[in-house]
Amino acid sequence: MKEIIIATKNTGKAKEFVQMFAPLGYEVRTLIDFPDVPDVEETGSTFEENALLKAETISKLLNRVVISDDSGLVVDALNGRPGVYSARYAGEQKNDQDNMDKVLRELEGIPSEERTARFCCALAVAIPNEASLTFTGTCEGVILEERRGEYGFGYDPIFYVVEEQKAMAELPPEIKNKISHRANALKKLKEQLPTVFKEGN
Ligand SMILES: O=c1nc[nH]c2c1ncn2[C@H]1C[C@H](O)[C@@H](COP(=O)(O)OP(=O)(O)OP(=O)(O)O)O1
Ligand SMILES: [Mg+2]
Repeated sequence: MKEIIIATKNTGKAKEFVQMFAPLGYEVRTLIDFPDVPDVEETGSTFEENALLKAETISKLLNRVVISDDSGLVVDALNGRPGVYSARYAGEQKNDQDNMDKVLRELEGIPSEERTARFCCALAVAIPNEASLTFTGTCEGVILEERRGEYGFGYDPIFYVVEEQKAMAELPPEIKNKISHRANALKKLKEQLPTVFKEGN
């Protein structure tokens, strides 16, 4: 079976990549399988910069094609926060519950029409001795006043997807993996690299 390395230590993302690459006949390996690989510092000011940092660092280290994902939640009423700081919004412990509590607290008293937000995803593909590529995707929504649903990870329980009339965490993976920011970025990647990532290839 073909193998693709995704440079992530996030188990929620890892699961989604396993699900999304399975129809393409790829077995996904993540940094969870390479425990000796060090953390890459996310010093960029955009999702794309951080995705490139992660993919290129790990690709050089392993001398393999590597895909990375840098993603997060952008809330309009918070001037775009948590943005690139999404993972550590409530502190270095990277705790999803604390992060959601912080966003809900900051939005207290703000009416639903002003609670617009989007999930953003940048995927970077680093190829040894070739130029890297990036692909972006978004998913629009509204921040709820309390958590709903058990699926997914991260900020999914407080993110309402208007078209589905459900919180992201109420959508089973087969739906989330069609409409998410990550799915939308991956669609572009597959279009650009048809010979590499094509169903049945
Ligand atoms: O589909 C999603 N549903 C809910 N929340 C999400 C999603 N996608 C990203 N997020 C949130 C989680 C985390 O707070 C941040 C990602 O931060 P980000 O630096 O890209 O990932 P990370 O540090 O957890 O793992 P890694 O860098 O090893 O890939 O955005
Ligand atoms: Mg990270």
